[in-house]
Amino acid sequence: MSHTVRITGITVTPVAFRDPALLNAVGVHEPYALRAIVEVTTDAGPTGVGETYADEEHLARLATVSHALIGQDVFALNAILARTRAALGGSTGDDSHGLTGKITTGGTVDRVYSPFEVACLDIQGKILGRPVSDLLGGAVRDEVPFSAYLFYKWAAHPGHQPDSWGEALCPEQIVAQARTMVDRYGFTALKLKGGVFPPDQEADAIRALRTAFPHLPLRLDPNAAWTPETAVRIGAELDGVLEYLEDPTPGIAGMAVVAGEVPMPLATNMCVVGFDDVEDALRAGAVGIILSDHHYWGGLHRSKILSGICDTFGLGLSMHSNSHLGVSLAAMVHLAAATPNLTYACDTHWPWKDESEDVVRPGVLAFRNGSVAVPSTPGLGVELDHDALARLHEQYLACGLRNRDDTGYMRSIDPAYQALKPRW
Ligand SMILES: O=C([O-])C(=O)C[C@H](O)[C@@H](O)C(=O)[O-]
Ligand SMILES: [Mg+2]
Repeated sequence: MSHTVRITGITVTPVAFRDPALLNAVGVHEPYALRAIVEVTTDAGPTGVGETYADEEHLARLATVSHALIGQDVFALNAILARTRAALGGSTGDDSHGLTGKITTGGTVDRVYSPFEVACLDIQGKILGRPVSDLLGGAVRDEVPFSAYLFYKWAAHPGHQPDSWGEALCPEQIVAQARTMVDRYGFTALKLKGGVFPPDQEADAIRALRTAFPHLPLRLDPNAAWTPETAVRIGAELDGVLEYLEDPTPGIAGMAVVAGEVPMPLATNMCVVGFDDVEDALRAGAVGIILSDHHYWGGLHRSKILSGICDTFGLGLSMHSNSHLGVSLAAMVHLAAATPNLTYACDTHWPWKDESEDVVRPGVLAFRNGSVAVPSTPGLGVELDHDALARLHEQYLACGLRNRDDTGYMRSIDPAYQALKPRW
């Protein structure tokens, strides 16, 4: 006789953690990154945790859905997804965050559902005494490789103290940043966030990385800042240098033009960001690799549906990241471990976070040789530190930021700045 495990309460806590002045195609990261921590309690005792965006409208949607999920069985994920969809209704709005393309109604449901699904899987694992990777089909690797995520950056936010990373505005400084990342974390792949400087300068930085790290796979992500013509030209120049070129140009049609002309595969986390986009991208031959991200693909099980689609249609699969804390990292590691065709090193913004700022207790998620060992304890394997959660929530209240706005922040520093897509 099986017993239901009912949700008795859900708490959503927005938090803020310090973030360096990282430059991208639409501006610069603000001094704090925002996240929301979702805690789910049950009548059986075990609790679960999820992590997601904390933009204001997203928080409002999380609150709406939290009420609708009280009383649900944590093993009834199909019912929880249906309830999420029903609670949000037809007019879900545009739940966008960061540089991840146009969001459809289905995409908004997937974003809001994700942290609840992860928290329920955490609880399921604790009840069954099994790690979350086992609930996803079982780990096929003991550790998950990540890529160094290199950013052009200022030495400091205007008016703030410099951070420990220093300035990175030219190829030599990008190589130095990569060296620090590789020395500290052991990363075995390098990704440069581009779309910041004219494309030839960014191609020079990639060539400098190739010289300094002859054996590491390299990726460049201009976040749709280039025209198809520019992308074709730079793509041809970087033949044999890049493992993949990520979102060089906006939209499926533009990506298809570039894909037909450049020698390396194109990857995306901008023109295929939900199940609605897959068919058009496949028919157009626009991408060779999709970057999954459980935060907007609807949690861990739905990310595995994406992996099945990629497997079926011969597409590669990698993993995208935004600024995140330890709950997200744990979920990413379990998912990647249980996804056989996720063969590229995953993205993570982890090194950009101050080590002293997290909501999970330290020790479990350590990087060794660029990889994180898959937790083998029940659930996600991470434990919330409620004092740290309270501190980062206070920081959220005090910092005054309520939405991610890289462009608005850049304009507050340079009023003439415009986020052009494409720019070059
Ligand atoms: O791969 C990507 O496109 C990203 O990671 C998007 C993010 O918004 C990144 O550009 C950032 O944090 O500035
Ligand atoms: Mg990208």
